[in-house]
Amino acid sequence: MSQLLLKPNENEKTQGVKIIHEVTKENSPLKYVEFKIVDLAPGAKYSETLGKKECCIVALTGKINVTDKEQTFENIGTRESVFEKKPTDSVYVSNDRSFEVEGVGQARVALCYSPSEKQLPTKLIKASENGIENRGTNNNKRMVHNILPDSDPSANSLLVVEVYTETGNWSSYPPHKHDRDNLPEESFLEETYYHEMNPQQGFVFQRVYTDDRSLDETMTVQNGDVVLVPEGYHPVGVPEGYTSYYLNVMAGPTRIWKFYNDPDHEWILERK
Ligand SMILES: O=C(O)C[C@@H](O)[C@H](O)C(=O)CO
Repeated sequence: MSQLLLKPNENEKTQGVKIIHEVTKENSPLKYVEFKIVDLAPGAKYSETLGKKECCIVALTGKINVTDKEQTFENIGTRESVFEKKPTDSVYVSNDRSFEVEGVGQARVALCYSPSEKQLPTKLIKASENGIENRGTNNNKRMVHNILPDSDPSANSLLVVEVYTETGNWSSYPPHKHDRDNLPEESFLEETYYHEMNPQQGFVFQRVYTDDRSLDETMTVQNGDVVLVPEGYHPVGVPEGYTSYYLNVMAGPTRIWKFYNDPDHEWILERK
């Protein structure tokens, strides 16, 4: 199996706290992005001390309480399934702080990390503050919830978005990449994809490839999988009958999302 495709686990860390994914600098090819998916039973608590990292806590499903020991946000989260297609609440916590997340009911949270030195205020990113964007035409239609876009200065490095791709459509398409630290033409950003499908037995295809094809992997991605994009183009294709959801985390040396389209496929954007 590809080293870029990670399957969900059910590691019970403490009672009621399951670590479904844990992507770190140590166990992955990524240097800027770390990522966890944590399931919390009602009343179960997960806590962490961040050190020189910032973290965006996304209430993927269910309701949670989040505290950084100074501020507490109670009963946040807006949906039982990501496929309700409404934005959710998130909390940004800066470096050198700690946080605790508690499940109000059963909940799934995404913890999105990147290196950070300059401390910023903890911030509740309300669902109602997510910018919603409809992108693309023809079979390239997708809807984006901007949780932490580069236009929002609340974070030092982190970029976080949710993307819905309808049945039979493509996203992250035409294929684009952001793996050269060469602004203003292109930024260097690593990326993770946390995928879900509706209905759950569905699958999508994701290809990750570089211009010289030293990296060229096409993966069959299933519900709950994570795909790592250390470099390269990274399009997603969704088969007929299924809807795709993914959560993207991006980070790199400069907090700007400036991508470069694969010149072979850029013509797709010119169609009416
Ligand atoms: O617009 C899309 O299809 C989503 C992608 O841009 C996705 O967020 C990504 O690939 C970011 O680089």
